[in-house]
Amino acid sequence: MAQVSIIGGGSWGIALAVLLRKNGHEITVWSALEREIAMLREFREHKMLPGVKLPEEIVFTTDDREAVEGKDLLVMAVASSYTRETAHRLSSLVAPRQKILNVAKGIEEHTVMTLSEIIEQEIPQADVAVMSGPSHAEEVGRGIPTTIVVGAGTKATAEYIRSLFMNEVFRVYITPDILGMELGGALKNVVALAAGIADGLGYGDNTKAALITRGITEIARLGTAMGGKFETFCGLTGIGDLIVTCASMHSRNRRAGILIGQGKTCEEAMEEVRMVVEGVYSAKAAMELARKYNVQMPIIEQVNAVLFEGRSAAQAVKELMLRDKKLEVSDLPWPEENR
Ligand SMILES: NC(=O)c1ccc[n+]([C@@H]2O[C@H](COP(=O)([O-])OP(=O)(O)OC[C@H]3O[C@@H](n4cnc5c(N)ncnc54)[C@H](O)[C@@H]3O)[C@@H](O)[C@H]2O)c1
Ligand SMILES: O=P(O)(O)OC[C@H](O)CO
Repeated sequence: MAQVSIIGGGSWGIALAVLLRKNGHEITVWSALEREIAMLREFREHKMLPGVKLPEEIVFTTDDREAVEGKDLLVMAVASSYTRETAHRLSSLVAPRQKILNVAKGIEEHTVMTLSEIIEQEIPQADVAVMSGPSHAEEVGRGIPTTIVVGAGTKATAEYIRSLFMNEVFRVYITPDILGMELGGALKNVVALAAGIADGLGYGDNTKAALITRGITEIARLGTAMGGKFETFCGLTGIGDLIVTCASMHSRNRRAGILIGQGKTCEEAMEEVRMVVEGVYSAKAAMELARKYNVQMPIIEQVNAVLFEGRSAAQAVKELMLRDKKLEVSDLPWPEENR
């Protein structure tokens, strides 16, 4: 039995708290938001996970020391825009080589750093790992079979974290490719906005399949240029997570996209979804990275234009359809070129 703290009381942190408790671990949930902890304590349910009862043994706290000291694992589950501030706040309490598992998805806008890079910068003494994959909290909370990946700096850390989480409904793979995992997890949210926009415009399955397929091509192009492994983008944290986010009614990025496709502004859509829409924050960072690594990302570019430059969603789709004519796979030779 391990002592685990969940840092952040959102739907993902709470679904993981319930899973880990079922696996027999001692769980503390910490949040910087007093109101959030008070609600969880009082109702022992998260509003996004109706019917998922929070076991009595789970401890809820806003006390930093209680959350960090003596824990075998800290699970960072705050929205990505609070990752740095939260890591900074807790840093002095973290012991050398204490394990931290980041489960949020995003890229910091002004630094274009991944979330594990931010945590390592703020808490250099920690042993930082990440978890990502196609895994909506609403389904994990209900015990629906789910597969996920843990990436870590050493195999021993990855295996240890896997041993805490894995059970008959939660299958955990491990990988050393943390960067590929994090880029896949963050960038798929931007493509999911595009998929939602297409749904909001009333387009169909053909358009969705095109966005998913060309979307993962863009993600892998940037991801490999940055040092991620191509195979990672073909796996659960790449195409797997992109499929679930573009197709699921649980996806907040897709839901925000639908509202934008129907004519709402980005701010109105975020307000209506009422949960973190990570793709909006990662979109600018993705564009910045595309420029830095000289990689073409036309879908990401159009999403940015719709979100931040006032381009209409219909015009963005037209621009994608009529851009320069291309080969599907850029370096495949034609037979006549081999003669
Ligand atoms: N919900 C899912 O299904 C799911 C699945 C996999 C990964 N994720 C990722 O996990 C992360 C969290 O997702 P979520 O659904 O739990 O989000 P959420 O919006 O439900 O919760 C985010 C949490 O961040 C913290 N937070 C919010 N405002 C804060 C502030 N001002 N200061 C400090 N902390 C604050 C709170 O504890 C809040 O509950 C996101 O990056 C998301 O992409 C979510
Ligand atoms: O699918 P979304 O848009 O809710 O994003 C949350 C998680 O990344 C799902 O894996």
